[in-house]
Amino acid sequence: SPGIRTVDIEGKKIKLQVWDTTISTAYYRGAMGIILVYDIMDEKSFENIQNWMKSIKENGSAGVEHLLLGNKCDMEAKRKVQKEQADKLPPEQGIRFFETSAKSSRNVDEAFSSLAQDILLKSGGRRSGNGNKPPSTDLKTCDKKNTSKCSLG
Ligand SMILES: Nc1nc2c(ncn2[C@@H]2O[C@H](COP(=O)(O)OP(=O)(O)OP(=O)(O)O)[C@@H](O)[C@H]2O)c(=O)[nH]1
Repeated sequence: SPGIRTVDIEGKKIKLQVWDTTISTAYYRGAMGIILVYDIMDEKSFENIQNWMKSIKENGSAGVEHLLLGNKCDMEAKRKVQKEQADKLPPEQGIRFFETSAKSSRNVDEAFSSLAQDILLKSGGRRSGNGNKPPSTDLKTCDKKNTSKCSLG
């Protein structure tokens, strides 16, 4: 949901201003990060993501960080979009992917932190290290191993 979100990165508090909007160039112009969200129970929402990615690319989003989220991962029993389908999307600018649940909060902090970190890195931020993104195998997603953490409350 929209509003201010604060994440802590290496001891620094980073404030994120978050808008929740149906995507349009007017809204994301000037943004430092774009979060694309689909619903793992809704194949159509996943198909739409591919159009959004294309549209964002065409509208010149060089320098903008992207994050792809498959939301509602607490609804494993009704899953229609497999995690592998998202993994197979064209690796545009190395877009990061998480499966999240706004309901259980699964991976929500992780997703925002990762986006904030990428923005910091790209903007020549103060983060120490070699400037490389960690390998995607570090990403936590709601696979079979941890569905217990995504169960309905
Ligand atoms: N089970 C489950 N339900 C969720 C989750 N996230 C959102 N919902 C539900 O999905 C519905 C839509 O949520 P919204 O946050 O309004 O989604 P939206 O895509 O912003 O919808 P619009 O405001 O119409 O654009 C609500 O009933 C939420 O409670 C989740 O992670 N798990």
